[in-house]
Amino acid sequence: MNHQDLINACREDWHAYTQHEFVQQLARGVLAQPAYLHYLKQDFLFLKQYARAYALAIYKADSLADMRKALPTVQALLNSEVNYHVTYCAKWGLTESDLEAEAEDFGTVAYTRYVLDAGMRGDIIDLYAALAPCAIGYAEIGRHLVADENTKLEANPFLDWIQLYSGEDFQQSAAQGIERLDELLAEVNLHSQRGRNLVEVFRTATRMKIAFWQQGLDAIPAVI
Ligand SMILES: Cc1ncc(C[n+]2csc(CCO)c2C)c(N)n1
Repeated sequence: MNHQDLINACREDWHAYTQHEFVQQLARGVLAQPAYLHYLKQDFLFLKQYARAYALAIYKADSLADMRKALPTVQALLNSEVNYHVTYCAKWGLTESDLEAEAEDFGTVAYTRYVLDAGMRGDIIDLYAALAPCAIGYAEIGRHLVADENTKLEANPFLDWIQLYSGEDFQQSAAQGIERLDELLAEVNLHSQRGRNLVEVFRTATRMKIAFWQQGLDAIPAVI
């Protein structure tokens, strides 16, 4: 099996994740600021947990070669991606202490701790299957948004976000992650018990990613 089998096995959830209302409003440039600020703060907390999960990939690897394969991502996350995020958040008026002081929302805890649990109780393939919706989903969203005529590519306050995820660097790192996952999945039969379990891990992770978007929209104050 490969990563496309995982997506095909949970089409509806995948669609709900990659075409979420949060993403559509962002693409049209109409997303309410409180939703985006909440998302940015939660994404900082997400990135820290994501780095822990990649560190777990080193722990779960069977060989020195596989341990080494996970290291560049841990390094990139801790040294560049978190820093880039902090710098980007400053443009939206959020300081690093605002980010550190933020409490984790339900969707953030649900997704990140689910990944860690799937990885801890399972093996490295379970861990990568739980991480996969992030890189695969964001890369797909980035590509779709730039190709979609409904996306506002001028005077859109979220253009940097769209450019980051549609850009060459992110697309390439996602492609590498997919290649790594496919190497590992090649030894699994989709219709075996193992294959079905991996689909369930991927499906649950995808459902948690939907909740992550939704918590952004839920942060918009109700008009009374
Ligand atoms: C909730 C959430 N999911 C995915 C990304 C995209 N992303 C940014 S850095 C990184 C790690 C590998 O480079 C990934 C997957 C995000 N920012 N927030």
